[in-house]
Amino acid sequence: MTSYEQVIESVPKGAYVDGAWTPVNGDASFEVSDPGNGTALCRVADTGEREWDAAVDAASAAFSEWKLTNTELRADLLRRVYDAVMDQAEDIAQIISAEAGKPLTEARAEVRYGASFIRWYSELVLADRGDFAASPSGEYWMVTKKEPVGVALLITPWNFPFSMVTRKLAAAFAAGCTSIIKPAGFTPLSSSWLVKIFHEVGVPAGVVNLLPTTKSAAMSSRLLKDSRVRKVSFTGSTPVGASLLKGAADNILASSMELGGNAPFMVLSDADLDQAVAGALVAKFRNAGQACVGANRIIVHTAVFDEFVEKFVAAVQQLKVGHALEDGVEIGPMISEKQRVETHRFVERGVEEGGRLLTGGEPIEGAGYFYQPTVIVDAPVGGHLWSNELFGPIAAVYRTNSDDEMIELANRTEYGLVAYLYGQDGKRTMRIADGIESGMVAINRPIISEARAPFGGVKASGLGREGGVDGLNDYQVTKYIAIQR
Ligand SMILES: NC(=O)c1ccc[n+]([C@@H]2O[C@H](COP(=O)([O-])OP(=O)(O)OC[C@H]3O[C@@H](n4cnc5c(N)ncnc54)[C@H](O)[C@@H]3O)[C@@H](O)[C@H]2O)c1
Ligand SMILES: O=C[C@H](O)CS(=O)(=O)O
Repeated sequence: MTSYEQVIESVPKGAYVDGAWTPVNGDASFEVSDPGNGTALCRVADTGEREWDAAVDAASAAFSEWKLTNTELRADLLRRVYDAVMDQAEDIAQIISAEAGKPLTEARAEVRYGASFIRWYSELVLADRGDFAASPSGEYWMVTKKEPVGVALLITPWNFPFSMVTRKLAAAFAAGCTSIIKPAGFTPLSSSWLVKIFHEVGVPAGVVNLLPTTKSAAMSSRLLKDSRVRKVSFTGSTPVGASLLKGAADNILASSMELGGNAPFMVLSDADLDQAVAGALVAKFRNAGQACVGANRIIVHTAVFDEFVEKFVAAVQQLKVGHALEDGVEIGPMISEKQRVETHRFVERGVEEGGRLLTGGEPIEGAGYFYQPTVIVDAPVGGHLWSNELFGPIAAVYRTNSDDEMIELANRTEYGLVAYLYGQDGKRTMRIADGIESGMVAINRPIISEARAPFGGVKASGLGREGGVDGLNDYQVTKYIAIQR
């Protein structure tokens, strides 16, 4: 057996409820497969109402004690989880590559990134403080303290199947919440391995629960109606996020939404073009373009447009496409045949609307769901490619004539997650950064995600933040106590 088959074999395949793994019954299970070749990896428990209710029972019962634990205990347990994750990083990377198709080098990076949230919150929780002051009148003391919000439902996507879970779970755990994790059906194994580690370091039963299921809508609908659930934290598409917010409203649930993106990647006339091309390759083609922060619209100043496009196309044509575990592979598969068909449909629509294919533009025959890295120019501003989250290896490049027009174009979308800006003049780049409607702006960098920084969007890209101090506060409520002197 190859190493990842051995690792897959040792991943728990059941649900994890109240400190125990459930068995996997044949008829109540679903297949997990490798998108790099379409082969089945294993079958995983497909939970239903009985398990869902048991998980809420367990999380709710555990919360009454867990919320009273001291921050030193939570910090120590998180640090033990972090140390175990780093010790088992290669196994976890193999699992990510197997179930998500992500090239092993990127999967390793995801493990380090995901683990950094566990370490960050193990440190931050010890610094968490309230406030104390005399009232302005001097008649009483004003005390404020942070308390955990309660049982948290954590729903995560397939494209970063490990780090999107740790980004939520570590913060919820540090805050004193208990959690119910619902991973994406394509990629439940990374979460299972993480929960296995939480179990092995001795986290009390009910504090962390895991419910794989193919019945996501039914499950969230049921749990959002349960008054014992007090928080929903969702990472995924904007339409699903919107439907969850509607469900959360009935119970007035604290809600965090990490949703879709439509990032502009802006190249100014004074940009270092080699730096911009290298940045565009990463911002566009990381995870084969299946990233919320993916460069969805590459907007280039007319003064450097031809030179940028020539360099960029040449670099895209060098990208190595293949199975995640193949040496040197930079572009893995789409997560499914459906996703690949949607990707190709975007290319067809772009060309129908006047776009010009400079490279790629076709599915790749053979096993797995591979698509050629593609560059299109002359697609219309405001057209199909411009307006939709492409979520694939399609780079659409647009021309602009001025900085002011670049800001207007960048903001011409209902999304606002991240924006990328390449230019040498600091005053110019900061003026543009100030004008951009997004939660994050990257200047001369293609990746800015960092556990100590608040990650999140505005407009249709979401609510709340993950990482930084904001990420912990999103799992807390503030209590104000007035004490007569
Ligand atoms: N902002 C971020 O941090 C971030 C990060 C990663 C992915 N995303 C976004 O996620 C999307 C891709 O991920 P995806 O395809 O898994 O998204 P998705 O919305 O289809 O699914 C996300 C999760 O929600 C579950 N789900 C699906 N329908 C549901 C429903 N009706 N009720 C409850 N749960 C439901 C899925 O099983 C999965 O676990 C893209 O739009 C991407 O931009 C955003
Ligand atoms: O796509 C989802 C992730 O949030 C991207 S990143 O790993 O945080 O940059």
